[in-house]
Amino acid sequence: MVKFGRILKSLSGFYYIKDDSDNTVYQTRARGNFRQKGTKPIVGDFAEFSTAEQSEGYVLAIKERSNALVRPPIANIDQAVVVISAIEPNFSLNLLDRFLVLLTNKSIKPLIYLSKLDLIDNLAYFEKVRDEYEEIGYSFFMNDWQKLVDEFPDKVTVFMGQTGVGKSTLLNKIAPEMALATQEISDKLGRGRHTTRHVELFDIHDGLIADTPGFSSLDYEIDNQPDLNAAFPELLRYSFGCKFRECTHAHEPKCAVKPAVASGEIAQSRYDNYLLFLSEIEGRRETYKKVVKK
Ligand SMILES: Nc1nc2c(ncn2[C@@H]2O[C@H](COP(=O)(O)OP(=O)(O)OP(=O)(O)O)[C@@H](O)[C@H]2O)c(=O)[nH]1
Ligand SMILES: [Zn+2]
Repeated sequence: MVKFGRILKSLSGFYYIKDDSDNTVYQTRARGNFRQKGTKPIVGDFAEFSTAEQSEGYVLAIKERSNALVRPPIANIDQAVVVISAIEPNFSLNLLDRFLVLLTNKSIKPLIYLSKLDLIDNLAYFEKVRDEYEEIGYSFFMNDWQKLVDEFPDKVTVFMGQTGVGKSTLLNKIAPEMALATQEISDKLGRGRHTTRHVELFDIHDGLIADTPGFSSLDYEIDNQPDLNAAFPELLRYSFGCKFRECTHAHEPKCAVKPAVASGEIAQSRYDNYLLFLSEIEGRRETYKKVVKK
C-alpha cells in the first residue's frame, strides 16, 4: 500500500515515517534507487512510501525540498533558534550576523536567543542590541525561553550556535522528555551524545523540534554567493536611494547607505559586518577566477 508522510527519524539505516492520514509511524528502508540517483532521504523529508504487513516498508520517493542542512541532515526547516551567549564564550555580533546570512539564504527564519544573562551585571548593552535587531525585524529573546516556545507550533525548528553557548541547557528546559529519549538511544548505541548519528524530529509544543544542534563549531562558511540583502534588510531599505543600481555601499559615490550609517540610523557593527562578508565573498570570487585560469 502506498502512503505519504514525513520522515521524523533516521537511525541505523532505517527511516521512521509518520503517516499523514493517521499519524502512525512506519519503519522503512530506502531502496538502492536513491543511491543511484545520488540522493538519500533525510529527516524532515516528505516521502511517498510503501508498507506491507509482516515486513518493513520502503521509501519510494521524496518531495523536492524547500531547504536542507548538512550538519545535522534535516530538510524542510522553517526556523532556527540561534543561541548566542552573553559571555563564555564571548558575545560576538560578527558570529550572529554570520548565522543570519546563512539562515536567511536558506529561507530559514532565525530566532535569536541570548543565553547566560545571569552572568552579566550590566544588561544595558544587550538591551540595546536586542532593540536594534528587533527594529530590523528579527525576533530576539533574552533568556526568556517560555516566550520562545510560543513560536514552535506548526513549525520545524532546529537549534544552532557555537559550542558551549547553552544549546543543550536550553533544549533541556524546553523539552526535557526529548533529552531523555536522545540519551536512551545514545546509551543503546553505545556512543557518546555528540557522536551519535541519530537524527530525530520530536513532536513537541505542537511543532517538530530537532534534537541535534547544527553548526556547533565555527568552521563553516557562508555559501558561495549568498545574497546579503536578505540578512541586511535595513541596508536594502536605504539602497533604493543609491545612485547606482549595482551599488555595493562600499566605495561608490552618491550611496544612500553610508550616510545612514554615519547618522546612526544603521548600526555601525551591522555595516562593518556587511562589508566584511562582502569582501569575503569577493575574495572567494577572485580565488575562483584564479583557479579557473590555471
Ligand atoms: N550561568 C549560566 N550557565 C549556562 C547557561 N546556559 C548554559 N550554561 C552553562 O554553559 C555550559 C555549556 O552549556 P551547554 O548547554 O552544554 O552548551 P552547548 O551549546 O550545548 O554546547 P555543545 O554541546 O558543546 O555544543 C554548561 O556548563 C552550562 O551549565 C545560562 O543561561 N547561564
Ligand atoms: Zn549604496
